[in-house]
Amino acid sequence: MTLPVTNAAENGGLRPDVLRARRIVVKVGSSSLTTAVGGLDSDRVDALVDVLSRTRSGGTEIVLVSSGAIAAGLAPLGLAERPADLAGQQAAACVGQGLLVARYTASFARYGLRVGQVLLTADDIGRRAQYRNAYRALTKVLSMGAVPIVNENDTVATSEIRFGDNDRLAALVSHLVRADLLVLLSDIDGLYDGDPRRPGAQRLTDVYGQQDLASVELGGAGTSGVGTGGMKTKVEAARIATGAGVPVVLTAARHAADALAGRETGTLFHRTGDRNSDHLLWLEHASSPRGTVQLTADAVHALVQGRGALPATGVTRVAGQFVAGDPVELLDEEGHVVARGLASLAFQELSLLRGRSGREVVHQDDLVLLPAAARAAAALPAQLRRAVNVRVLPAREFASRDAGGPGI
Ligand SMILES: Nc1ncnc2c1ncn2[C@@H]1O[C@H](COP(=O)(O)OP(=O)(O)O)[C@@H](O)[C@H]1O
Ligand SMILES: N[C@@H](CCC(=O)OP(=O)(O)O)C(=O)O
Repeated sequence: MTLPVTNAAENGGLRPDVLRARRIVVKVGSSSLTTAVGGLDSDRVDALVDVLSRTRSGGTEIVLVSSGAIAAGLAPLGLAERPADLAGQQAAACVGQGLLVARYTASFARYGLRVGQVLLTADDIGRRAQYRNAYRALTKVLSMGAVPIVNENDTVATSEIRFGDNDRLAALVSHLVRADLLVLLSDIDGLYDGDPRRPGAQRLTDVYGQQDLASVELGGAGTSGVGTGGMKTKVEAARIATGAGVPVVLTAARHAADALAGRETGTLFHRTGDRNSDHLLWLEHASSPRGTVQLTADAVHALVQGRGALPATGVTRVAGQFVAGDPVELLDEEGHVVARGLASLAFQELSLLRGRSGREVVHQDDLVLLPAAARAAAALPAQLRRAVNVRVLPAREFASRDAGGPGI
């Protein structure tokens, strides 16, 4: 698929993707909200809110995804640094989140704007009903003129149900609210071809796809001590968003005004795909399977070819504990994961019906194919692949999605 590429150089230095945007998700990292000695920096919060409020007053809707709960909770709890353990991080987030939103509430009030707190876990947008609810609530808040402030629900986000980082959360929220643009604000003014502290490191102004990233070195978080994912999670977030049709600007928080005005600051990741089906993006990028369902060779074949629903007759083994609607992994006869899907039946029911009932196990609309199946799918003629809407994921992607540390 060839997508029209928009280039700022042909538009008087302004980025058309940004100028066109009527709904923007802005994500700000902890390192851009805290002082050098830790704790929330009111001046930096106010400076960001100045820019966002002006954009909102100009008629563009803003959803703010803000990190900073853990950082804001450190000083009040007498902690000198970010706790290493999950419980410690959750305690800090629990204290800090209230302070963070209180600070935003006061800051936006200077412009007569209201804010609304939205705390999400991956589970909240993984199920179709919750996904729709989250969409409805967020768009309602926007239509009433308020600014939703989103963060991960850190105190309940165990490793099973967490997004993992707010960069990825912001990419999924962009898709959820059907944003026209995602702006990632950090302490660094864009993506560099290597460690930005290295003399001679060059900033990339435009990224058109994975090929532009082949020789880029992606490092971890900066020296602030409060950032988490570093450039890896931002580039991953950009890949998720652009693949779903949302362009991404990555720049420093101090350049937020330029970025939102469409001026050429930071790095623009051009969109590489079109908006795809709502909950499938979550299945691809954030779901944690609750069980496994092993299939016969025939069932795998039918799956890859997109031949309708998957019946229980094609199931040989079931493991785990899941209820209808939970994400499960579908395995081939050798135990390779061939797909992820949302189970139509609960574990107990499927265990009884496997091998002998035509009842649907996973609906075709609730399914994404993973590398093993993708290899088989890739062998299908392109025309057939399009006809059955087979979604092929690169192997690298599945591996990176499953790599997660213990912290928030
Ligand atoms: N190739 C790169 N280009 C830009 N920054 C990089 C790169 N590799 C690593 N980094 C580091 O990533 C940091 C930003 O990530 P992080 O500290 O997690 O910020 P945030 O709190 O905004 O999420 C930068 O300060 C920079 O030191
Ligand atoms: N949810 C956590 C932030 C997690 C995170 O991704 O932080 P950051 O790398 O600063 O964007 C918090 O509010 O502290």
